[in-house]
Amino acid sequence: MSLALIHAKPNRATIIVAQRRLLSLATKYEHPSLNLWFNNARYLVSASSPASIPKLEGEPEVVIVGRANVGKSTMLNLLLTRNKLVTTSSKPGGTKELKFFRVEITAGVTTKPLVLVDSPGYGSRGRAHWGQLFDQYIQERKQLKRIYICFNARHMLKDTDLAMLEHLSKAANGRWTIQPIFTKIDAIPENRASSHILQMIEDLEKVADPTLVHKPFMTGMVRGSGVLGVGIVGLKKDLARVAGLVKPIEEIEEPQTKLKLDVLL
Ligand SMILES: Nc1nc2c(ncn2[C@@H]2O[C@H](COP(=O)(O)OP(=O)(O)OP(=O)(O)O)[C@@H](O)[C@H]2O)c(=O)[nH]1
Ligand SMILES: [Mg+2]
Repeated sequence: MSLALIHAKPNRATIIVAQRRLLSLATKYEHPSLNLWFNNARYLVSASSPASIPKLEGEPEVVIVGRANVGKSTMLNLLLTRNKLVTTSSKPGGTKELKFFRVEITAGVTTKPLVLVDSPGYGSRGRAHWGQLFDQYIQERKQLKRIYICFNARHMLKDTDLAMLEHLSKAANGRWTIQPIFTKIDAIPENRASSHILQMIEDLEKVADPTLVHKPFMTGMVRGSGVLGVGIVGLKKDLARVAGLVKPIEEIEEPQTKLKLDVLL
């Protein structure tokens, strides 16, 4: 047997163990048998200034926010079931405008539309000048139902994350709820994954109003495959609820409005 093969074996085993761990972390959120389809995803329009924010009234809307490079645009492609509809970048600052997308969600025999909005990343490596655009957007957006705020699980919660969470909570005024997402859970060193995520949840609980901020979702790539897939089904279910598809998925537990530390227990 060649040296290369001897070395290949343990690497592959390590990858498989990591994948199993990751998938088991995600199973609490995933119902693979769910009858849920995301169809006809399309790009609508972008806004780079408050004046260019499109009205798009009449259809429910969600926005994805988070620090630069946290994985917002990558996640949107997964949610829209399209590979390259949303532009992603390995460098922070990839998304430069608010970008509006529309998808039709079918559960059973019912189909409902949902508008999903990608946003430029904030934080030290994000777009400094986008705050005014975003604030204008959330202030006036009657159809905005839920804000998905992404936190990079590799980096824990930063001050900028907590400041954004506080800002969104204060501005909500009953108009939207907030859904945290811990992204890149595959990038946490494996031997510290549980304690690391529990710490993030504790940090979140200290500042989050439990009537407004839901229990966090987690997403990540399946290690070694380069495929982002973990946690996406849970998020799709959540989007279906926001779109108003309650009946066909009523057997699935309602989103928890109370943060809990039982994610990994
Ligand atoms: N390891 C890992 N990498 C990821 C994951 N999701 C996205 N990435 C990578 O992270 C980088 C940034 O992804 P984007 O989706 O462009 O991030 P973004 O939040 O939209 O970034 P900005 O638009 O700059 O704010 C890309 O290289 C992605 O391939 C994940 O779950 N795990
Ligand atoms: Mg982006």
